[in-house]
Amino acid sequence: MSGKPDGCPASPLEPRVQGRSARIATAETFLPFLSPDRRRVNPSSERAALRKTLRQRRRQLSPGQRIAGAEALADRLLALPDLPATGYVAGYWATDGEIGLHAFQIRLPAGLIYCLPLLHADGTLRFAPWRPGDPLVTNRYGIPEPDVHAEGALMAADMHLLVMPLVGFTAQCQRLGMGGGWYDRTLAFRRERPAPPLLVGVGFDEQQTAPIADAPWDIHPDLICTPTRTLHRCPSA
Ligand SMILES: Nc1nc2c(c(=O)[nH]1)N(C=O)[C@@H](CNc1ccc(C(=O)N[C@@H](CCC(=O)O)C(=O)O)cc1)CN2
Ligand SMILES: Nc1ncnc2c1ncn2[C@@H]1O[C@H](COP(=O)(O)OP(=O)(O)OP(=O)(O)O)[C@@H](O)[C@H]1O
Repeated sequence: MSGKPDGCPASPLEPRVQGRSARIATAETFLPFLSPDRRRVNPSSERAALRKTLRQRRRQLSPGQRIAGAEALADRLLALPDLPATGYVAGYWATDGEIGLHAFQIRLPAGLIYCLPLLHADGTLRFAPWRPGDPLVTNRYGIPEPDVHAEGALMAADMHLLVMPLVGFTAQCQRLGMGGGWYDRTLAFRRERPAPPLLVGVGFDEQQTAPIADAPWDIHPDLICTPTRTLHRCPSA
């Protein structure tokens, strides 16, 4: 892959093990060893505080920054050397000030089919093709999703490229999401397997934060794209 940092594999499509050396021990690290009752107590108060700050910062961006940001992000995503020529691309319906994917969706090459996530009762995401005008329903979080049954929908493993929303990201390609664990549960299989799907976290530059303690379940995107930068996950970082 062009522009890769030294020591990184040539492409995220090559087999590799996700790097973990930057992990810092916190209450989250010991979560699996706590009794089920203790586990219900949310030990991630630091993450919750960080999410609040970053979500507020994201909501404060101006309409001009949002329009320009979505266009620049589309340019960057469409120029990825690993952008597949055909297959399914998972996006999302932007909410709460997330960077928009509309410019990306309308400029997708003809061989790529844009999909939106659906919440499945088993706690993981499914995906369904969606084009402007197709029916939508709102899920439990008030986010629009295609009006199809999650049961018969596509799996994450069927996606060739999976664009992930984020609340925050770090230079090490760590991703902080909304806190529901939806993407981590859905993509747990990527711990054992290389791309596809190629995982690309996207956000505004303003969503970058200092390195965070990894939780054992965190799945790192292969890349992070912002309007101005493409960061590559280095497994040894
Ligand atoms: N646009 C978008 N779609 C997405 C996600 C996302 O982050 N962004 N998800 C990423 O995983 C999944 C939904 N995950 C979510 C997890 C938590 C909350 C949440 O806490 N929302 C409310 C409070 C809870 C509520 O209303 O019940 C909030 O905004 O504070 C929202 C979505 C699937 N679809
Ligand atoms: N692979 C998994 N198996 C079981 N539970 C998980 C898994 N991944 C995440 N979780 C649960 O999800 C919760 C939220 O995880 P986390 O704070 O990392 O969410 P997030 O990545 O910010 O959210 P999202 O992916 O929905 O945007 C965790 O407290 C954990 O209990």
